Amino acid sequence: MDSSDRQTGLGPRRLAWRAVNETLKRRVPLDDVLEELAAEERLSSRDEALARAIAIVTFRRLGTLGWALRERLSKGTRDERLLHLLAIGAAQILFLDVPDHAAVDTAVQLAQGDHRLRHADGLINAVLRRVARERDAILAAQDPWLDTPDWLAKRWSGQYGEAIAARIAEAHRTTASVDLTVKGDASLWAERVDGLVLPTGSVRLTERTAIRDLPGYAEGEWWVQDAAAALPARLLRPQPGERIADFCAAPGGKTAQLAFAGADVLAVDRSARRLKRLEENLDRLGLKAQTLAIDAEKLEGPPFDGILLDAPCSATGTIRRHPDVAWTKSNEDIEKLAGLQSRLLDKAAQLLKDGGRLVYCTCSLEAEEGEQQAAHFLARHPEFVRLPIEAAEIGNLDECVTEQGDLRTLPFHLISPTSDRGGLDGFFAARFVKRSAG
Ligand SMILES: C[S@@+](CC[C@H](N)C(=O)[O-])C[C@H]1O[C@@H](n2cnc3c(N)ncnc32)[C@H](O)[C@@H]1O
Repeated sequence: MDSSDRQTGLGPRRLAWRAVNETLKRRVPLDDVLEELAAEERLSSRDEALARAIAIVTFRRLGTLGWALRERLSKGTRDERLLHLLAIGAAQILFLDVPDHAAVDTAVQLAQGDHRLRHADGLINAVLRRVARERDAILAAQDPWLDTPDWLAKRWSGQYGEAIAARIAEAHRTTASVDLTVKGDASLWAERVDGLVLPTGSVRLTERTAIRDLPGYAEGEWWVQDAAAALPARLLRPQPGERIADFCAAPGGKTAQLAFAGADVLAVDRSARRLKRLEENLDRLGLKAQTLAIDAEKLEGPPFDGILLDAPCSATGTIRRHPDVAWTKSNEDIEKLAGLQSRLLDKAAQLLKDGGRLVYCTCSLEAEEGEQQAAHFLARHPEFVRLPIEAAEIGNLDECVTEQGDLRTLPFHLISPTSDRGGLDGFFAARFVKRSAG
């Protein structure tokens, strides 16, 4: 980035634009693309944070932005890069605390610096100025379903019914809170970090702050983990000295819980790069686990007392945190992932001692990756029975326990008209026990 970029605020907008283009073209996670492109753009951490905020809100409100722009583009356009440049501009005007002129001018300058879009600078200027003028009308007319792509709207309406699906869609329009899993007394830490203790025992931050500056970070007294993501490891009821395998472990939030409970943990992950992050995280926390970079399907060895299988999934339960998921995943991904999940479940069944416990979980809202997976597992493995989850184990959140005794959290849980405690990631978890032979 040169000094004129720094003055005009062009750098963060260029990074946001490139990140949106690349994420949609390659259908890969926005976080990965941002990490890759940020290394090229060499921005200050403040500018990088602005780029990230612009890209995230663009994905969170992509449907609304597309609708608002289509209405104001008299001739329409099929040029994806032009549409994305308009989208990041409109996202700043409609949803971020950015002066309108900064959003408009930077979009126009980015077009002028791009030989394929140079001709469109006048159009961009006119459309974005119109968006700014008509902001109130756009915000008043927006439809909550617009930001949910059709493939997900159909799935959730079919699976949960229209009313719940609408609440899921609505919850996805808000930013997720930051939750901490603490080693010590939750009330004490809530006071220290100015947060609140959730019924499940996690501490929720009430202000957006730099995580590393909070008390207890350097000392490894807590780690960031969504309150729903903190439940599966607890449901495994790890005991000191037990041999427990964490099958898909990185970056290690659940491994840390198992290790902190005193279990002898083997953390397995296919990705050596992600496993390295797990090791760094455990180091900060002063916790220990054995690590193994291998495809868990190929794992062999003596059986375990317990296995946690936090399987790779579509991650549709994390759309509040990663809104790009809604626009980059598809029905085909879910089908493919469901196959991998059932193979990993079969491997876990094989590597568990008689009497051993298995918790299967995914951060997905899709039945194929959750409820159906559990039912098919029990049908394939008559040597297993379900050990139903009790509401008392999860802070008496009755609405999060299914009739079958599985965990099903939804993004609007913990949000009510009287107490908005800010939602949960969408998680599914089922707990099984392997019957003793004979
Ligand atoms: C949902 S994330 C796990 C999150 C982690 N349990 C936590 O709490 O921090 C899924 C992980 O599964 C890993 N993975 C995917 N396929 C795998 C396989 N066949 N064997 C082992 N790990 C796998 C991915 O590399 C990824 O790190």
